[in-house]
Amino acid sequence: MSSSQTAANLIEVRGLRRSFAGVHAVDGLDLDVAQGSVTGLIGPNGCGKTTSVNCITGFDRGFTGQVDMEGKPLAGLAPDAIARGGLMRTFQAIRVFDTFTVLENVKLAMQSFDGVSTLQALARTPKLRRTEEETEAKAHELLALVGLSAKSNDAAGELSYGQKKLLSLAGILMSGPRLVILDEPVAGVNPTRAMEIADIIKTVNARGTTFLIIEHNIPFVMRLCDSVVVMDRGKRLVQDTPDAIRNDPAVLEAYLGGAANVGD
Ligand SMILES: Nc1ncnc2c1ncn2[C@@H]1O[C@H](COP(=O)(O)OP(=O)(O)OP(=O)(O)O)[C@@H](O)[C@H]1O
Repeated sequence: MSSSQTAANLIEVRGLRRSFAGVHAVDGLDLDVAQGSVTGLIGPNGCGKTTSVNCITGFDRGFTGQVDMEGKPLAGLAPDAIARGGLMRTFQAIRVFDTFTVLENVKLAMQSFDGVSTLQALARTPKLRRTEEETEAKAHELLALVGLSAKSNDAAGELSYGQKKLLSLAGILMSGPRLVILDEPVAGVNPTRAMEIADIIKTVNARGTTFLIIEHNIPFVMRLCDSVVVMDRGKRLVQDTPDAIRNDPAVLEAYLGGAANVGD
């Protein structure tokens, strides 16, 4: 690591490139996610936000460039290895098991992290029982955090769209990730629910989890984030504080085609 600024970055992306049949989806992206920050990633439709996150999280390994977490390269690692290293993400499409209960959904999210072997599971060892108790307690704690305690025993399929978003957020927090990447956490939810989600993110962030958030809801991003990355045509146009972004003529031009303002 070369500078004090670099040392404070949990994620550092340099020169990230990903093409699909000649389309440069990501075209030399640099991006920093400071330790402890809530960093926003915004930009017009198709500018490469989701593709970038797919590369960072190991779901797309066909890229070139550097992606480091705490100075260690993530390139080449599978998504589950990256998740076990403390990086969890959500997807634009909600991933919830409708026929399982809300509580079971959250507990299932812990399955690949609990370190219980098949032998221990079959023998129902004390370690397994302890793990089960801890998982249950953690699941209840997180359901309380996202306001779904009263729904614990309902089938997840009965939840509203916004409640399913809260459920998937609880699920990805089960393993205690150091970095959470959210892909459009408030798309399609009502304004009250969006504020609720912002409050949950603030609470989890205050406890030490760093966030990178892709979102088209600009006021949400501007209120919540410490730092905002604006992408345009596969590159970082600028990364700065919400206030600086709001008044940046290049951002207004590229992102909104010169419209009056970015956020409120
Ligand atoms: N698997 C793929 N095959 C071909 N082209 C792709 C693929 N994935 C993404 N692209 C293209 O790459 C570009 C970037 O897409 P991407 O989904 O990353 O943008 P985005 O900024 O996340 O957009 P949105 O805000 O609409 O979600 C687009 O032109 C898209 O059509």
